[in-house]
Amino acid sequence: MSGAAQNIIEVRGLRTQFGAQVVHDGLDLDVRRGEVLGVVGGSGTGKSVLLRTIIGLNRPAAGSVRVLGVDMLRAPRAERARVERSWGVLFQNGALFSSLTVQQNVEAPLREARDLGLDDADIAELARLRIAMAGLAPGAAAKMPAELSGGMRKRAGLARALALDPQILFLDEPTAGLDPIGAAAFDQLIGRLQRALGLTVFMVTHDLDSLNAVCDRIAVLAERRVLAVGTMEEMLAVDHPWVREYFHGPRARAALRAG
Ligand SMILES: Nc1ncnc2c1ncn2[C@@H]1O[C@H](COP(=O)(O)OP(=O)(O)OP(=O)(O)O)[C@@H](O)[C@H]1O
Repeated sequence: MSGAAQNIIEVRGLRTQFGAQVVHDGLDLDVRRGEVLGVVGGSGTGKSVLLRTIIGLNRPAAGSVRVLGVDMLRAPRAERARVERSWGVLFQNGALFSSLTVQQNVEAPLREARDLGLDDADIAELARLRIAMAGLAPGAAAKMPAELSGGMRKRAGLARALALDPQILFLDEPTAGLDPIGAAAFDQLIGRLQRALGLTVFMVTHDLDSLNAVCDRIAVLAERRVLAVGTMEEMLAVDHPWVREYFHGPRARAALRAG
């Protein structure tokens, strides 16, 4: 396979700015098909903005974003829509519709995809399957988001992200706000789903345990670009103050011992 075919996402020369604030400048990143890529960096380095830019929620000032070989900033609307169908997104707070049950939340993308020609029974059945895949008990389907714990809300958001059987899963801080046991269980779930479904996962995280448990490679954002990318072992050898502090600090040592 050529490099381009292996890369399910290719970001080149990305420049993102808000007014005078330049968040990314000359940022390049490849995400390989079938990998779990963890994106780390100090607060405000533009990890969430990078995710939002790749999925088309933020328009960059310059550069290109290719997903599944399609130039997402320049391709015709219909082609972009086809690619958008191939990913699912779990936002940090789960981003569930608060007035809908979990079942209805998971059904929403299936209903929107009218061209799939699914009837109500198919939609309900598929949603039930996704809810189970996300590790929720069947009883959770009838609950409102406000009735769920933080961990259950994440799982409901994950079930919705999986609704259309995506190739790529985008996760923004999936374990933020979970207790360590809940976070470890969520990491394991992501790992199991990734293997079972052959997903490519792009995960913004601060969580060293997650990086250690599920990520194949890690990309470090610093100085407005991807400063380093590689395995955990490779990150340990990077000679940059932030990278050294992050991967060799006391929290990192504890996480690595546990891994
Ligand atoms: N819509 C927006 N308008 C203006 N500025 C924005 C917007 N979105 C993000 N920013 C700014 O861009 C910078 C990067 O934000 P981003 O949320 O990507 O950081 P992050 O690396 O994910 O940080 P954290 O780890 O704290 O979540 C921040 O300074 C933020 O204030």
